[in-house]
Amino acid sequence: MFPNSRGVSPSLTEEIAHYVLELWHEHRIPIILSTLFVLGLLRIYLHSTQEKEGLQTFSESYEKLPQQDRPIDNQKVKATVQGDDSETSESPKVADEKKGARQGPRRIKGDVTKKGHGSTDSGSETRKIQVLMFYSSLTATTPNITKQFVEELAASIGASGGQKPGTKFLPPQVLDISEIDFDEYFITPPKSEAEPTDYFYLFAIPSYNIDSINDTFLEHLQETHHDFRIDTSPLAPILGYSVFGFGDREGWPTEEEGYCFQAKEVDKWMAKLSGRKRAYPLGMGDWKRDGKERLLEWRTGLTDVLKQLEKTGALGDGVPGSGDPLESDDEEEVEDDEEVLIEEASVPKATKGKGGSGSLEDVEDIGRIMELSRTDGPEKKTTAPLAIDFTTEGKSIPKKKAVTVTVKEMVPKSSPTYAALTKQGYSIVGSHSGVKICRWTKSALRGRGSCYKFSFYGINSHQCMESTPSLSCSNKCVFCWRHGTNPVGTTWRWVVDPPQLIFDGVKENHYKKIKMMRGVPGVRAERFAEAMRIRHCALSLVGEPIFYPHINEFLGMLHSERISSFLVCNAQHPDQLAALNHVTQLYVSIDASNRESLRRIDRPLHRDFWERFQRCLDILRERRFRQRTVFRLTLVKGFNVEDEAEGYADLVEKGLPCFVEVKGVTYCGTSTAGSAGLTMANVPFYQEVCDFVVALEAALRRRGLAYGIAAEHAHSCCILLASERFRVDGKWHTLIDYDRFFDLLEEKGPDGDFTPEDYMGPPTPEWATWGNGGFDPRDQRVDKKGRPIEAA
Ligand SMILES: Cc1cc2nc3c(=O)[nH]c(=O)nc-3n(C[C@H](O)[C@H](O)[C@H](O)COP(=O)(O)O)c2cc1C
Ligand code: SF4
Repeated sequence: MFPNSRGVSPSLTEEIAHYVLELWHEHRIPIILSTLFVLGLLRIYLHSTQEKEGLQTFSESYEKLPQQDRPIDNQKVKATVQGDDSETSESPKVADEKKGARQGPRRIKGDVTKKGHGSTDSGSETRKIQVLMFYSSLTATTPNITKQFVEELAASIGASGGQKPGTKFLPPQVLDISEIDFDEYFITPPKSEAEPTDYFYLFAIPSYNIDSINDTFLEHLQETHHDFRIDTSPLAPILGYSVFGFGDREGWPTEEEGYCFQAKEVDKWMAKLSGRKRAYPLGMGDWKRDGKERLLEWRTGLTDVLKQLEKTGALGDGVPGSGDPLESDDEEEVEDDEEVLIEEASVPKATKGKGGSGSLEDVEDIGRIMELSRTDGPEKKTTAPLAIDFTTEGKSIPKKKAVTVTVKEMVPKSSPTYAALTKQGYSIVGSHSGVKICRWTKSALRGRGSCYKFSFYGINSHQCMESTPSLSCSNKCVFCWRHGTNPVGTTWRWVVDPPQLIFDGVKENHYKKIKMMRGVPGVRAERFAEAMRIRHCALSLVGEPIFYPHINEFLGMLHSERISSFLVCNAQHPDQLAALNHVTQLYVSIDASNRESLRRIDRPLHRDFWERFQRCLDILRERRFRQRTVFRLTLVKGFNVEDEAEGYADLVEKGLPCFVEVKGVTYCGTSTAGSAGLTMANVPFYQEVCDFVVALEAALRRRGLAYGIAAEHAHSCCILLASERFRVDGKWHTLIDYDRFFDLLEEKGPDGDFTPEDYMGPPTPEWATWGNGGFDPRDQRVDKKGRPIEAA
C-alpha cells in the first residue's frame, strides 16, 4: 500500500471506508425505509397543498364528472361560487357564456352560502325588498293586467314612484319570462350591486295547451330542481313567492280539464325550488269572468303578507322559513267533530285521577269538589255560583254547600287535559272553551271537497268554525275518541268565562289556524280569502255547548256577526234545551233507540239519563215549528243498528224532527275503543247505512209519518231523511237561506216567532240528492295520498 496525497496512511482510510461500509450493510434497510417514508410524507404534503384550491372550488360530485361535462370556465365558476362579486357582475363575456351554457351543462353561479330566511339575517335592518313580477303571454292580455296590478300593489305597500320614506320596498319590477335569462333569476336569486336586497317573486301565468314559453320555463324550473350539482332548493334565499294563473273557464271549465294548469305547475316547482316558501296561496281567474275580482283578492292577501315581511322579516305562521315551520299539512290528520270516531283515547297517565275519564267526579259529591278546589293548580276567587246542578231538574243544593268558595278552572293551562287537547290541535280559549280547524275546512281550502253539510245545507266548509264554549260533557260515549282527554261532569262547577272573551278568543284562534294553511300546497287563494270571513259555527267540537251558562249570549254574538249556528246537544240537559234561543239548526244526538242500548253506548253520568232523553224529545217536538230540529243518528254496527229501525222510528214519531241525519261511525286509529271493545268491524259499510235508512223510511211511512230520503254524502257515509215539510213542488229544499235567517232574527229577536220554513233555502242541488252521491262537483276527490279519484 502507498500513502495518499494528504499523508494519511492507507490503512486508516481503508479502515474508515470499511467502517462506513459495514455500517451501511448493517443498517441499510432501516435507512432506506426511513428515507422513503420521509420522502413519501413530503410528497403527500406537497400534493395535498397543491390540490386544496381545487377541492374548495368544486364539490366532490362535480369532481367525478367527465371532463366534457364540466363548466366552460372553471375559473369563473370558482370565483362565483366563492361569492366573488366582481365575477357575478355581468360582463358581456359572462352573459354570452351563460347563453351558451343553456345547451350544455348548467353553470353554477351565485352565493353557495344559503341564507335561511332572507331578511332575517343579521343586518336585515338595512336590506331592501325587491318584488319581481314575472309574466308570460301569447295573446297579449296578461302584460297590461300585470303592469296595472304591479302599480296598484306598489301603491298599497308604499313603494310606488317616490318611495315612502322608511319603507323597505324598492319599486316592484315587471319581467316578461320570454325576455329574461332564466339563469339570472331561477338558479339563485340575482345579486344586487347597489344595496343588500332580498327578493320576493310573483308570477302571472296564463295557461296554454299548445307549446309556449311556459313549457320552456317549466322545463327550466324542473331541470334546476333535479340538477344534482345544485342544491334542490337553490331559491331558498328568496323571501317568498306566489303565483296567479289566468285561464279560460269556457274552454277548460274545471281544473281537471286543464283550467290554469300551468300556473299550478309553476306553483309546484317554485315550492320545491324555494324550499316551500309559498307566501300566499295560488290564485286563479278567468279575465272574461271573475279575473278582476280574484286578482283583487290575491292582491289584498299579498299586501298583508308583504307588510308583515316589511315589519318582521318573516312570512308569518305556517310558512316554512317563517320561524314557525308548522304547516297544517304536516299535522297528524285527526278526524273531526262531524266524524264520530272509534279510537282508543290516548290518555296521559297523569290525567287519571285528575278529572279525566279515570276519575269522574260525582256531581253530587260537592264536598269532594270543594276538597279538590283547595288543592294546588290555577285557581280563581269568584262569586260565581258553585256546583249548582242546573242539569238536574228540581234539585236544589243543600244550603250549607252554597257558600262562596274558591272555584277551579275547568281546563287549567298546567293540566294534563290542556296538554292533551292542545296536542290534538285544539286551541283552548279562556278556561273552558275550545276551537279546532276541522279536516273538512282544510280539505275545502284545497278544493278537495266539503263536509256533508255543504251538500245538505249549503255550508261552506272553509268558512266554518268548529268550537265549543264547554269542553266538558256529561256522557262518555263509546265512540267518542275524546273521552279521557276532555273533562266530564254533570254540573258546572268551574269558573265561568264571559261570552265576549270566548267569542273573541275562538275567532282569533280560528283565523290563526286558517292563516297557517297559507303555504300549504293546493290551497286556493279564492277559498283562502273567503275563509278569512267565518260564516258558520259548528258548536259541537267536544263537550256539551249548552252546558255553558251563557250560551244564549254567546249565540247572540255569533248571530250579530251573521255567523250561523249549528248546535249539537246530547239530549241530557232538558232545562237548558228549553231555555235555548233560536239557533240556525238544532241537533240532538240520538245514539240508541232504547234505554239499554243508550246506556251501553253513551255511558251517561246522569242516573236519570233516559228520562232526560225523553224530555228532550218532547221539547224538540214542541219547538219543531220554531227551531230547525235534527236528529243525528250515529250507526255503530253491533251496538245500535240491528233491529233498531223500528225503535228509531218510534223516537222520530215522538220528537217529529225536521230532519234525521244518519251517519256511519268512522274508524280512526289502530286499536279498539277501550273497554267498549269497538273495532273496524263496528264500522258499517255505506251500503249498510243505505239499507238502514231505507228500512227507517219504510218504518216511518208505516206510522203515517211523512218523511223521505232527501240527500246523501256517500263520501262521509251520511244520508239525510227530511220531513215532507221541506219538499216543495216535488223538490227537496234542505238548503238554508242564511241571510233570511239573520233578517228574521233582527226583525223578531233571538226568541222571536218564526218557523224553519221561513228561512228554507232553494232546492237541494241535483248532485246532492239521494242516488247521486253528493260530492261537490266543484271539487276533486282525492285518496289518502292526494291522488285524484275518478268519479264512479
Ligand atoms: C292557444 C291557447 C291555449 C289555451 N289553453 C288554455 C288551457 O289549457 N287552460 C286554460 O285554463 N286556459 C287556456 N287558454 C286561455 C288563456 O290562458 C287565457 O285566455 C289567458 O288569459 C290568455 O292570456 P294572454 O292573452 O296574456 O295570452 C288558452 C288560450 C290560448 C290562446
Ligand atoms: S260542519 Fe264545519 S266543523 Fe263540522 S265537519 Fe263541516 S266544516 Fe267541519
